[in-house]
Amino acid sequence: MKIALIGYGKMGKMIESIALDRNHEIVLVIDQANAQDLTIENLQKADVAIEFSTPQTVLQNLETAIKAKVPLIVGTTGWYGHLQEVKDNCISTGSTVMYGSNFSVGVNIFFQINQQVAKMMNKFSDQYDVGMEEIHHIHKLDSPSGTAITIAEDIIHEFDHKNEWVDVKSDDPVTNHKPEHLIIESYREGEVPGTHAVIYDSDVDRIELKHIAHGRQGFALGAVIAAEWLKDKSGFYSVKEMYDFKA
Ligand SMILES: NC(=O)C1=CN([C@@H]2O[C@H](COP(=O)(O)OP(=O)(O)OC[C@H]3O[C@@H](n4cnc5c(N)ncnc54)[C@H](OP(=O)(O)O)[C@@H]3O)[C@@H](O)[C@H]2O)C=CC1
Ligand SMILES: O=C(O)C1=N[C@H](C(=O)O)C[C@H](O)C1
Repeated sequence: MKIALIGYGKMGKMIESIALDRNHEIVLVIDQANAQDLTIENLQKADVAIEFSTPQTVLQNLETAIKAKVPLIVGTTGWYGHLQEVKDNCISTGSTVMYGSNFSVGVNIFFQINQQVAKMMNKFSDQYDVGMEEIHHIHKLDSPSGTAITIAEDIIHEFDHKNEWVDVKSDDPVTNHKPEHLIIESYREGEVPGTHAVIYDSDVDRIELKHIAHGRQGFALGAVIAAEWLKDKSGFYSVKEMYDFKA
């Protein structure tokens, strides 16, 4: 499979290495320095494009890839306020896009567990409050993480007492906390690849669900597997549609 890499930072480089190991070919690499080379003509040399750039550049890159009609995997986070317009653009032009806040199999299992537990805990919401924590490296540009947003939205969908997530930076005091707010505490520490926790707390006990990434390999492998899955499809997909955990 011929792959175009859009964004050649920590993730782009790891995706390149995994893609080559799986006998794919990298036919285009776009970074800030050669961003002008992201043209429809260049993109059409690839079977699939994989985008891990920045929250500031992703929308422009998405638009170009949609015009080129090259199936696109989008791993970049921090743009989900524009999700519906990107989806409409993709569908109306007959293009192919898969987005995901996290491509690793472990986090996608965690997403499923989180939904099941939230459904169970909703029956005991008079006793338990729910909160979240996410920890990432100090270079991360967005907060809360895309993964934390996915987890929070899944909880809000199941847990009647929460209707909105609120990001709290670790160095800010938690103010104006309303009971219907799901607080996400975001920590930025050293080179942490990505840790997410959901905490249910009552007067008598505490239940914690936690996913700790040991590195970026799981995210990168998931993105390459997603590209293999998406190559011959058309439409707009979430990574959750690729992982099928039903027995
Ligand atoms: N969905 C998932 O599974 C995962 C998602 N992510 C997300 O992926 C994104 C990238 O993460 P990461 O690789 O760690 O970040 P990096 O900062 O290491 O890499 C981003 C790269 O994008 C480049 N860039 C800047 N402008 C453009 C442009 N116009 N077109 C193409 N590339 C450009 C940057 O170049 P320069 O350095 O020159 O500015 C940099 O090399 C983040 O949003 C992160 O949250 C991360 C891990 C997993
Ligand atoms: O920026 C990162 O590093 C990561 N970003 C993604 C996110 O925002 O959820 C996925 C992973 O947590 C690493």
